[in-house]
Amino acid sequence: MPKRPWVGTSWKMNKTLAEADAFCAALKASPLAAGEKAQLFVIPPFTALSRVAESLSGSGVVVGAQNAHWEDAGAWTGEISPLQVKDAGGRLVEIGHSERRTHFGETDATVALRTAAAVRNGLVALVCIGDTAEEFAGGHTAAALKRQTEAALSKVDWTLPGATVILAYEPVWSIGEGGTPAEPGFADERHAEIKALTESLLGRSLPVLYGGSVNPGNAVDLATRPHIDGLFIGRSAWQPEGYLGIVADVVAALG
Ligand SMILES: O=C(COP(=O)(O)O)[C@@H](O)CO
Repeated sequence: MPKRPWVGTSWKMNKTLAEADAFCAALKASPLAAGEKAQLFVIPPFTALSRVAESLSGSGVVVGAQNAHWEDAGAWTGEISPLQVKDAGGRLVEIGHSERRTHFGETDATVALRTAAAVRNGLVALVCIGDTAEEFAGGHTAAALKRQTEAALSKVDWTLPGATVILAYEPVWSIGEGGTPAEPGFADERHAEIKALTESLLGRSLPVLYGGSVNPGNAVDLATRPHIDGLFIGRSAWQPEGYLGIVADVVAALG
């Protein structure tokens, strides 16, 4: 049976409400949104979360938040809680993106707390892990990914019904302007290692998506690799045509 990949995008700090509306309108006009051959997901900025969730309600597209706190409520200025994400219509929380780790003090410890809280609230936890350029250059990629994966999963209550964690391998050196996308074979090997680690920790392997300069030129080669369970896309998917074009290519290649 052909795999049904998760293919999604985070808009990061982009899009007004009007731009969000236009993106959602284009998505809803595509048969790909129903998700028969791929699970689409969209992660808008907090300002557009409820608007996008309402617009895409019933479309088959999963809507998520770019972060969420480990408490359900409290004096945490500037944060939003997983309870509020769910209340706004979100079904997924992205956690631990390298931009959060680099610029906003996110640590393995806070990633663990946030992941557990997302699962506790019945949300899909999409946890980003990735080696820095220094770790890659020093041959420390495997150790870095092991450390991050073990930490992220360490506080999850796996007895909760439907507990769902998806990992996203995003080499820090591959993300954003100037990033070098990972060679698909290299990425697939890292995914195999990560999945084997989750199997040893949990008794089952978790899905692992690839992110980091995914584009129309590499998306199919990445998505058709045996250990790559989907794609997590930034710039190439910030316009609906680009996002839907990559989804169409991937589902066509997977059959
Ligand atoms: O950061 C990501 C990839 O961004 P690109 O612009 O595709 O390099 C990933 O988390 C999706 O936002």
